[in-house]
Amino acid sequence: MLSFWYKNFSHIPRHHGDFHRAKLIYHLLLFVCILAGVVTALNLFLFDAKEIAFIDAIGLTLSLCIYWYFRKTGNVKVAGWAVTILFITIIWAFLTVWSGNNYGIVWATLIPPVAFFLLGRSMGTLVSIVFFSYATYIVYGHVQAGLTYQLSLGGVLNVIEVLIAHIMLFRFYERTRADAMLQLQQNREQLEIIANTDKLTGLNNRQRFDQQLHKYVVDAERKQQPFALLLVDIDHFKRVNDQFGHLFGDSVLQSLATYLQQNLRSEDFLARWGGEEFAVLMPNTSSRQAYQLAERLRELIADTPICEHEVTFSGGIAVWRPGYDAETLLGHADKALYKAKDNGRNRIEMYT
Ligand SMILES: Nc1nc2c(ncn2[C@@H]2O[C@H](COP(=O)(O)OP(=O)(O)OP(=O)(O)O)[C@@H](O)[C@H]2O)c(=O)[nH]1
Repeated sequence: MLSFWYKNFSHIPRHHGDFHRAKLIYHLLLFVCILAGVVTALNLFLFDAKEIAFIDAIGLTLSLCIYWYFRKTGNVKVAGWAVTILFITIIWAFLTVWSGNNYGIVWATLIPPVAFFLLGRSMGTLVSIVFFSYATYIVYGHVQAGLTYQLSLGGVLNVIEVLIAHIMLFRFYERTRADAMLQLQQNREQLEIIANTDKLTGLNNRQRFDQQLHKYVVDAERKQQPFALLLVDIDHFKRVNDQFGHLFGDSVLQSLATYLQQNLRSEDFLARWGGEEFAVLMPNTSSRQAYQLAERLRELIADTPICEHEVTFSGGIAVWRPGYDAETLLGHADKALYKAKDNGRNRIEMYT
């Protein structure tokens, strides 16, 4: 039963600021539905109070409507407001309908935590202050009307003071929570960038490339739209290192990465595959187009001095066909690359 109630809850990731808001919305709606269901039944069958049972049934129906809306849309903002208003209405009913039973004011202390948590700092403050002023006004009305108090007037005033303290404290609490969430989010984004970026060239790294390749394969399978993979390997790079040192080799890798990035189409995905090898994913590209693009790149690099030296590369191309997985495609591109090396380097080969 409970797993059914919380079904479709997983649409918000756990680290997201709205995760626990959504959870509270589900919890509160479950609580209100059970409460409203029980009091409806009691008033109808035990106390024979049909009019009150009718009001309870309206509360139950509203809660279920909010629940279905939230389950369908996942809109935390609208559902948060709806639940807060519903919650306030119930406490307001406690305070007004049973005038004289003024212990209902104790429940009003729950308004600030719920409003701050569901609506944030500004709206939480506004809603709490409006409700608090209204509650004070009701109590004042009770005093004027000379109603008998079950809770002493001193007790009521104490609760109202606690409400004011709650509003101030929850403002700090919500601020702390929002700041911590923001910091966490920024740290996560930074970590994600570090985890997916090659330190030397600033390009996407192998891990990111693998993820992207799998995504391309899934998309291609779904849309039946081919894409091409080009593997680029610098020729005789060991000689560059041996002759000029590794630091110079690093500069060559950085410059080449920049050239490649600048001369690819915006939709192409470039990554450093490892060592002196780069990989390019070309979406929605036929073998002919991929070959032309790779040839243009090869000629450009061969004709442009990189760090004042002539640098050439060899390239292997494979094009996705239905049924290919990532490993198959990589294997094909690698074979084509070996062929380019075997056939004399500074050339592009297609896997056939
Ligand atoms: N400077 C530098 N060198 C690297 C880096 N990663 C790999 N290498 C070097 O790249 C060279 C690769 O050498 P090989 O695999 O023999 O290939 P190659 O000399 O390019 O020869 P072919 O690929 O057959 O044309 C090695 O000397 C590695 O040390 C790096 O991050 N920086």
